[in-house]
Amino acid sequence: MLKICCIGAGYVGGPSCAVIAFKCHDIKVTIVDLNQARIDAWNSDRLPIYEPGLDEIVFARRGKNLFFSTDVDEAIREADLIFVSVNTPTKKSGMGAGMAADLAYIETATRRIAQVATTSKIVIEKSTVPCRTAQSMRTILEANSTKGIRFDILSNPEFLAEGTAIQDLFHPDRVLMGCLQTPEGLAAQQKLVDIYSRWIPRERVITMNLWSSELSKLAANALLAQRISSINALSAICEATGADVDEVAYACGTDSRIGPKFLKASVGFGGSCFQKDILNLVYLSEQLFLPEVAAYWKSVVTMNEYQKMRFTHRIVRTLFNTVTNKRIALLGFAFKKDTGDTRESAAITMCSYLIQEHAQLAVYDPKVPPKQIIADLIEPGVGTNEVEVKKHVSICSSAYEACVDADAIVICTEWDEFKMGALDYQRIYASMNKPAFIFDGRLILDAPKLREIGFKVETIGKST
Ligand SMILES: NC(=O)C1=CN([C@@H]2O[C@H](COP(=O)(O)OP(=O)(O)OC[C@H]3O[C@@H](n4cnc5c(N)ncnc54)[C@H](O)[C@@H]3O)[C@@H](O)[C@H]2O)C=CC1
Ligand SMILES: O=C(O)[C@H]1O[C@H](OP(=O)(O)OP(=O)(O)OC[C@H]2O[C@@H](n3ccc(=O)[nH]c3=O)[C@H](O)[C@@H]2O)[C@H](O)[C@@H](O)[C@@H]1O
Repeated sequence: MLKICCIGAGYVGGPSCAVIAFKCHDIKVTIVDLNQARIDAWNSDRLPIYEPGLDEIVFARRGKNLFFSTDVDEAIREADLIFVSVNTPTKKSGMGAGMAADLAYIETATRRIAQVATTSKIVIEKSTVPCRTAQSMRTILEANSTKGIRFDILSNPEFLAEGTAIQDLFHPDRVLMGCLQTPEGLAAQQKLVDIYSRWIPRERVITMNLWSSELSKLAANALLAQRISSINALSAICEATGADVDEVAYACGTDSRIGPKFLKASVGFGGSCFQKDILNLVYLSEQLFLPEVAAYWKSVVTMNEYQKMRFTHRIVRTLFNTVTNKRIALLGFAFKKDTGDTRESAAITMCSYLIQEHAQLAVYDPKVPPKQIIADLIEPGVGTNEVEVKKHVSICSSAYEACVDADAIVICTEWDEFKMGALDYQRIYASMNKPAFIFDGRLILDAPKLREIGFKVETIGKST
């Protein structure tokens, strides 16, 4: 029986390897992590991450050919293929702080493989890493493989998006793989191609050299984020001119060379990867003495920060230039709908700005646990401390509760349950202070209908 080990039971390692187990009953998949609580949750009825369709897949295969464990060494020892899916966050200190990827977790996992392996392994770089990381992994593995065993390294970046992870893993646009173009490298790659080809059409499994594969992952995220920053930059022009950003996106998106996706203006992109991966690319460009290239990509992140600030300023300005002690219902805290993930969520920055303006925030999100919201707001660097958060933030258990006595509602996440048919906005209006304002940061509401009810509506990318 072929055995796969996945190091890192996070948003990528968990779903991606659970899907391999689901699609290939004859492969034993063991997902390991150092974090005991996370592994306990994977082994419980309440999985550590919320992702539509994930429960069914895990519950169908867990204990059969899918296992979750903290016994990293044993899983490495018995595996033929090892996915490295550990986190690669932005470095917080030292060289490249605030930009470069922190590769400490990759290195620790790689060294562990080198130390405990007693048979040859195919090591697959699944985490998003700077270009040429596979070379460092190979150097570490080879320097430690004194036991006459060989390690082949593949790059196999992941393109799933949270909220649609299972759909993306079942029907990916493509699966990307890179290897050293040697007979051994190509043979190792073929083994991985054979696994994915069980459910993905062969023409969608793309192979190339290692460095192209590594860079393609950073490039894809940078290009996607760049589209969002572009439409958000246009949203500012729309608000000032009377143009409508939805109409502009539609007009541009119908050009088949541009395409309609990823042109939704918003309060700014969030998520653990876009900003991190662009900054990673900026750092790489700087290291390669390409300052113009670095500045170009950096502007995508600068525009995103500007968008969050710009929308918050619009809120304060519209509420007669003061939000002191005004109750503001913040609907949605996750970085996008259908996930409980809050990493780099635009809501965090907006809450921080509003707390500094002394607003009283009533926050509701259907999937983010209250203690996560508080933890995010007191995280160093966010700009607000525990005392301020306790004084200014209350967490609510429904949108209706958040809106009672509120002066304004701010839509931060595009959850379906905030849409017009799903919430009774007449009831909400009746429970609010007047004038009652709604700030739609996600373009999900019907402004004319809300105005009929009596709301004062401000929408991103539209003038009032
Ligand atoms: N979250 C996403 O949607 C996507 C993430 N990625 C990339 O995938 C990688 C992983 O991301 P996430 O799954 O979101 O991170 P995560 O933080 O959710 O999970 C990483 C896990 O690795 C574990 N870990 C770290 N070092 C370890 C070690 N030495 N041994 C065992 N376990 C260890 C951590 O405890 C953690 O549970 C990152 O490089 C990210 O950029 C790529 C595509 C999508
Ligand atoms: O490397 C990663 O981590 C992943 O990053 C993104 O996936 P993800 O961050 O999970 O979610 P997206 O759907 O890309 O949304 C990212 C952010 O952009 C925002 N967004 C997205 C699309 C859009 O048109 N407008 C917009 O503001 C979303 O609300 C969200 O805050 C990419 O889409 C994945 O392909 C990639 O694998």
